[in-house]
Amino acid sequence: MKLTFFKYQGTGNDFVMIDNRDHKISKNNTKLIRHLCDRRFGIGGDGLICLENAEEKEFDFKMIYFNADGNESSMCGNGGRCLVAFAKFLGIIENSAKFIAVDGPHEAFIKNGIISLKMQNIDAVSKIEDALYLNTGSPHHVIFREGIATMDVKKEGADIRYSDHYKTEGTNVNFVEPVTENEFSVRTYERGVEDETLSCGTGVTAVAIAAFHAGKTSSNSVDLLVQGGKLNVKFEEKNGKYSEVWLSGPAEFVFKGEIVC
Ligand SMILES: N[C@@H](CCC[C@H](N)C(=O)O)C(=O)O
Repeated sequence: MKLTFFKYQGTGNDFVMIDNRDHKISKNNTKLIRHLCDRRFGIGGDGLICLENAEEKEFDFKMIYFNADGNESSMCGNGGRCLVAFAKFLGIIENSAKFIAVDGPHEAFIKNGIISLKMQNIDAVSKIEDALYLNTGSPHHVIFREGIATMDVKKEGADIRYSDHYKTEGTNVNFVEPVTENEFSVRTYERGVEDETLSCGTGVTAVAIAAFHAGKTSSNSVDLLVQGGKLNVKFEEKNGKYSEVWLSGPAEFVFKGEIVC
């Protein structure tokens, strides 16, 4: 089969996008999805996203997200923002969207080239030894430490991801260092890519909330400096619960192509 694909990236977190409204790709075809994400034998990407029609009329489309290992996974924040840009390109939406993903409904809007995505509420942040753990649509372990620029994220991230504590489901791991009162540097090891990625949307969302929760910032608008650029997270907090969580940043078309598979 000849498959038309689109490539998008959001602060360097890159995705193969498929308009799958005609169901040309089966979500059980792990081998094909892994092949398409392969940077040497395929197109290359941290993940693959299928845009499909939503069953419910209230949504503009449905997001199905796969990690580079070919398995369907939990929510991808940067992927969701890229999918909104793709839906605009396809003429499905103009500058705002309501879509359904694996973790529930999402709203999004586009303004001055920046795509903002509303994330799910976060009701719990737990402490695990010297780190914090929270689920922002995907599971995230957040550790504050010095010298993240020179650390081996792949090795240290994998040690935590495969530790006894997380071994069944795994986790994404974020290493964080404060830059100013409301600005943090972040490097993320992603489950399902099993390596460092240049940015992780659900990861920086977790970092912003963990930083507030731990008293490392008193601001509810936090900038996150990732390997591939800059993202912003805004939220409201009441009694340790977080709502109105918005992830914002660029999401760009890279190229379009055809692959025989
Ligand atoms: N890159 C993503 C996170 C994707 C999901 C993650 N790899 C997992 O399986 O938990 C993002 O931008 O949020």
